[in-house]
Amino acid sequence: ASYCIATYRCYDEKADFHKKATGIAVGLTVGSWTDLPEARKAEMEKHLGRVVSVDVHEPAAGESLGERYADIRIAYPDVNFSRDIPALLVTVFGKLSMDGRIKLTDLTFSPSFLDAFPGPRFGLQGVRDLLGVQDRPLLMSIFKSVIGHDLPALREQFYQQALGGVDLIKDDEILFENPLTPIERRVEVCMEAAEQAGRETGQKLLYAANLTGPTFGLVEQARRAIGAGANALLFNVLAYGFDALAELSRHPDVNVPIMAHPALAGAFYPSAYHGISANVLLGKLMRLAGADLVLFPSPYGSVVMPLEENMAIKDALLTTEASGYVTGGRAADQLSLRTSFPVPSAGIHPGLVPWILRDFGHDVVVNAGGGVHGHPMGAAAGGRAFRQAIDGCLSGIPLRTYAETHPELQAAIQAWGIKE
Ligand SMILES: CCCC(=O)/C(O)=C/OP(=O)(O)O
Ligand SMILES: [Mg+2]
Repeated sequence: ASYCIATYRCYDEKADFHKKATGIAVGLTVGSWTDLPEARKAEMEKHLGRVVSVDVHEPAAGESLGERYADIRIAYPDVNFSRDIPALLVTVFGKLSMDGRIKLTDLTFSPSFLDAFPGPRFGLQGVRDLLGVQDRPLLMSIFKSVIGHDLPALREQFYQQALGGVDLIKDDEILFENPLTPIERRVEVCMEAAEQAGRETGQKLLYAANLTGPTFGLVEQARRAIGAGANALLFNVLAYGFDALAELSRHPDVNVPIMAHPALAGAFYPSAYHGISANVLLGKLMRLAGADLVLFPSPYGSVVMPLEENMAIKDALLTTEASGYVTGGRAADQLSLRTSFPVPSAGIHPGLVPWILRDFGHDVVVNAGGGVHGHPMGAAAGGRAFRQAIDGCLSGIPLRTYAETHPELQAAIQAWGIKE
């Protein structure tokens, strides 16, 4: 038999957590068990959820009873659900997500469930290969103030970002189809600007145009964007659902990297008592659904996510070890999925680059909107300041010292400082 495993953290002041675990395993699968006739049990056995483990945490002396919890792992038979993310999520955390203080903290996929997902089409290495950049973190900038701007204005904003030596430029996630800058026209003018800047910087550049509009029209919209020259797409996954991402990433006509934006994630991951952990929401499920790059709030920007959760997302996006629940002698194998680029974001400025490289290493995209456009010497200088910060870190020279011979970085440090 083959199972997917859900891990929950369940808070309750007095529950018998073992009984509760059995109630979940039976209630979310066969419904009832002990009162079934033996003959019926034999038929239903293959559909029965299993309690894998219950680790109870009794509050320490002086700690509130409200902090009494158990980590419960339940195995759900693959035979109960179809090979798609909605089916798995509704099975393991549909009704249960509304039943008290309980959070989904991990998901391990069976080999047969994983086999239904090609995962990222490009992944981290594919994005590097498209750009021809193998030996350093990538740098991305974000349009800022996009709504209400016409094509010439967007083109100029794009060109200035590109001159700064960024590897990728993304739309802001709040830019939707509009009469001033429809996606085909926006892509055309920005790709022209990319070429013009490329003649000066010598760099390739990916432009992630925001893929938006009605769900059933997304593939056609992607075809239009790619036909106009789009070489990457931004997608607000949580507003559409993981299955929309999975359908796009596996569609033969959507043959460009897809960048997952975390918009709405704050409705799921922050609470200790409810929702879905960030490593599942913005890690495993984004990668499984085929995101080539995944944005999430960094540990030190303007929208902060704890470092521990950042590291858990990074591990979920980059791990290639066979891991998880052994079913039928085979561990659930993450090896078949390409890795996805981690993109810690929001409020990032050059003074944070040493921390980003310390925590994420080189397989990271340094991503900034305000930290580029808000540079005292303009957006192109903003990009150059980040490139100088990255180069300084890679050379092992302290940023303040490196800035002495790099004016754009010096100006950025004067504007935003260096996180100590
Ligand atoms: C976590 C998403 C970050 C994002 O969408 C965005 O626009 C960031 O902009 P800055 O905070 O770098 O200005
Ligand atoms: Mg944004």
